[in-house]
Amino acid sequence: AMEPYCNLSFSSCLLPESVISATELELLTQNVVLAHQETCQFRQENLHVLRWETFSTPEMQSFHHKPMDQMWERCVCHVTDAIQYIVEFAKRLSGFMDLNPNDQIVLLKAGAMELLLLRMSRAFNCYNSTVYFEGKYAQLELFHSLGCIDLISAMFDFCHILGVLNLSEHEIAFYSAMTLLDPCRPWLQDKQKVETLHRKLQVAFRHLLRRTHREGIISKLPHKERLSAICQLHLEKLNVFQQMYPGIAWERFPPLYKELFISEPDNS
Ligand SMILES: O=C(C1CCS(=O)(=O)CC1)N1CC[C@](c2ccc(OCc3ccccc3)cc2)(S(=O)(=O)c2ccc(F)cc2)C1
Repeated sequence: AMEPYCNLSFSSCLLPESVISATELELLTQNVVLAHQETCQFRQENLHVLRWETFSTPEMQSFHHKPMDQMWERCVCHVTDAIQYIVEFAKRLSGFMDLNPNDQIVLLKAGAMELLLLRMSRAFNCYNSTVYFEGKYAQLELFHSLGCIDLISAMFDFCHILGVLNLSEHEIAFYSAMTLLDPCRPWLQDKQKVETLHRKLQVAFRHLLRRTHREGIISKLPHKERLSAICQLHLEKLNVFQQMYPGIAWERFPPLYKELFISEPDNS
């Protein structure tokens, strides 16, 4: 009988064996997808059903007239809530907890806000440019009283770019894991270890995209410089806020937010 044309079994396909085995690839994919599913804060379907529930004009006005420090305090609390889920996501990613504690902190400090922006795109309706905020979908205008509309519009633009790609939860999970486990982050002690994890994620992500015929999105994903520019802008605006309201940040902002975004005043 004819030899089978080719051995189509999974394990023989052209995986760079040096990086990851077929079984490890399957396990890694499950780990990434589950870690995201279990820590995504709001389920995509719940955000979806609400996406045409927008704030009325009077509601918008009430947000509009809130004092700047009050609006900042509310957003900072929402950021802190969301980042607690992101920390949980990191802890469930295989390999993250095996990194030395210093590197775990370095990756979270550099990546937490970036992952929040990726997650925020799940809560963005790119047909009417509104984003989920405190129960309904809000236009850009609603955030005017924060006094950093350039930062908020950069966030909206970013969410728009991701929104039109219509990323699946699996794709967001991998994009988040690869953003977090970035071997190029400054101050990493064991860069090699993060590099190996990142490379395995890359192979697994490419495999998922090939299987789902979504390779096209790779070239359309925003470059990491774009993400870090928005995070830089956030730090600048936080600085301006602290100048305008000295003491509020220290007294009213949650410890996790301060730890991640407010550098200790050098007591030199
Ligand atoms: O998206 C989420 C949640 C996590 C992911 S999810 O489960 O899919 C949906 C819910 N967010 C949670 C926190 C949110 C947030 C995101 C970024 C952010 O940037 C830093 C910053 C800090 C202080 C002032 C200005 C900017 C602040 C808050 S938010 O408050 O809802 C908010 C949203 C839009 C906006 F224009 C301003 C604030 C987005």
